[in-house]
Amino acid sequence: EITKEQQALMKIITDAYNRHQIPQDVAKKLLQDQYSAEENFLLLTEMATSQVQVLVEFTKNIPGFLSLDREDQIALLKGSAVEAMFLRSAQVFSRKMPSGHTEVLEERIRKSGISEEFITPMFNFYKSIGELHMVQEEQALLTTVTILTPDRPYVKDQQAVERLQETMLDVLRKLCVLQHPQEPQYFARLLGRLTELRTLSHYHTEMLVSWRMNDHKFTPLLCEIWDV
Ligand SMILES: CC(C)c1onc(-c2c(Cl)cccc2Cl)c1COc1ccc(-c2ccc3c(C(=O)O)c[nH]c3c2)cc1
Repeated sequence: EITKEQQALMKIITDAYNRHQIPQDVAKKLLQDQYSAEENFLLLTEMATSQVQVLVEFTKNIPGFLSLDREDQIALLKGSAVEAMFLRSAQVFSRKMPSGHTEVLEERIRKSGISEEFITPMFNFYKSIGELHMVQEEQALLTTVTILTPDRPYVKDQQAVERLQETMLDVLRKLCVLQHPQEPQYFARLLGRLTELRTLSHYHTEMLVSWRMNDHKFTPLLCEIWDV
């Protein structure tokens, strides 16, 4: 049974998740009409940079996050940024954005210098997330659980992160039972997506290397968070 304080926790996280979104004027840039690989890469870089800023603001609203060691906060953000952005961009594909962002985003990702070997698993992931039909509370909590992964590189106090993550996992588990009573395995399926995210994160590191080799430039914020 979800307790009162778990209800309150879920509301704080979901409100923060909905409040911190890419500004519409930035998202609208996806719809402009240049479609060269260069133009697509530049637009996606702008989206990712904006998304990282949004992610940092969202993370500050996770109860307990700001009480963690300052360096561990940075390590968690650096370690989870790509995975959080896969989850957030997955919404664009599963939410079927009204203003046609879905097709445009897909087109730009497919034509931005990412090799086919990464495109296939990436869009399989987007499809598998779409099939889950997550409610917004589940999306917000799943992103929170991803950010609070204790075994990211350079995290010193893993216990402290583990305690926070377990609190969020407990709420998410109860929410899944409530939202999907006819599917007892739903929570396990959600956690399975986190494993898929780790694999995508490894692919992403290789994507960055190949972009770098083709002399693609990133923004200072992305260089900072991705050590490129
Ligand atoms: C540096 C660039 C080239 C890069 O490197 N790896 C990835 C990358 C890729 Cl290509 C896929 C997954 C994750 C990453 Cl980091 C990227 C692009 O990252 C993105 C792209 C797109 C959004 C994105 C778009 C629209 C919306 C939206 C709306 O329309 O309302 C709401 N939220 C949105 C978010 C986020 C991040």
